Amino acid sequence: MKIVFYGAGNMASAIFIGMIENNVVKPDQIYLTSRSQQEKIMFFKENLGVNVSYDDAELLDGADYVILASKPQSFPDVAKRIRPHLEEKTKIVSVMAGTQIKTIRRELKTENPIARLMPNTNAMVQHSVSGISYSENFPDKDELVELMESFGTTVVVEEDVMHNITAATGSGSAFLYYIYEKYAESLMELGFDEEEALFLTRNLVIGAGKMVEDSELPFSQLRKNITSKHGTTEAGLNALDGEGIKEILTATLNAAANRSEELSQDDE
Ligand SMILES: NC(=O)C1=CN([C@@H]2O[C@H](COP(=O)(O)OP(=O)(O)OC[C@H]3O[C@@H](n4cnc5c(N)ncnc54)[C@H](O)[C@@H]3O)[C@@H](O)[C@H]2O)C=CC1
Ligand SMILES: O=C(O)[C@@H]1CCC=N1
Repeated sequence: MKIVFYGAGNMASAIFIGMIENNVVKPDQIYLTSRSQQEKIMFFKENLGVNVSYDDAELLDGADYVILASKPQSFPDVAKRIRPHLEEKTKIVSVMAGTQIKTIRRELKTENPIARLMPNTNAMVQHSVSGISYSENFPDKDELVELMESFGTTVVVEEDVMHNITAATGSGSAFLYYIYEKYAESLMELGFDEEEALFLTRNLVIGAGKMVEDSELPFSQLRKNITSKHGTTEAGLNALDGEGIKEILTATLNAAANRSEELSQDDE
């Protein structure tokens, strides 16, 4: 199998590191190219044993999969590189937010099978939750799912659901990290120094994550198990509700999903 990544940034590297660590592909089956970050990709070549090339004919010769992993705005340039050398057998998988299958088809001038994948950077630790949608002519869906499940779980969705998946899980970890950042800042306002605040927050998050992983209980029960009647937790939770935590999160997710929709209209 030959898998070629156009783009070797945060998302692509989380995917190929996840795949390699899980032994689903061998490093020499992975080919990387980029526009920037040459030093970074030479680091991957030296440390992981993946291939690196800037020669599109060589990259695309016999490729089973091409992964489109540049920013959506760079896709026209990426498409120019790929178009002249794309072989009929090559399946295209795009992780670009908002870029529609029909746009990829138009820019690459191809009838080849295309899938969209919306992963997240938890792929690096084999915990991405990735949405997948396929073009109608996509063969071997099971093979793609197997590859993509090497770095987490997948849900197959209609393409128009991708906007919501992008918000929920593509961007989702960033929303959680931001909440952790603000939690640590608030601990500093309580009087902890920065080191203490980061230490406490980090261990709290790790512990809560492990509880979610290991316990069969729903989030609500885990919360209730901590909340004494008229106690400290109840007081804190009432403040969270009073500040509109649910409305804040709904607005966050709507803003992200709307941006995905806007990105998809940019290329109409
Ligand atoms: N970072 C994330 O958590 C997620 C990102 N995505 C999607 O993944 C894509 C990449 O995002 P990041 O990895 O965060 O960006 P990044 O900026 O870290 O990486 C972009 C890569 O594209 C390469 N590139 C740009 N122009 C190119 C060209 N003409 N030929 C070859 N390579 C080219 C750059 O050199 C770089 O390696 C975006 O489309 C984004 O929507 C999707 C899900 C999550
Ligand atoms: O921020 C973005 O547009 C990309 C898509 C999902 C996560 N990062």
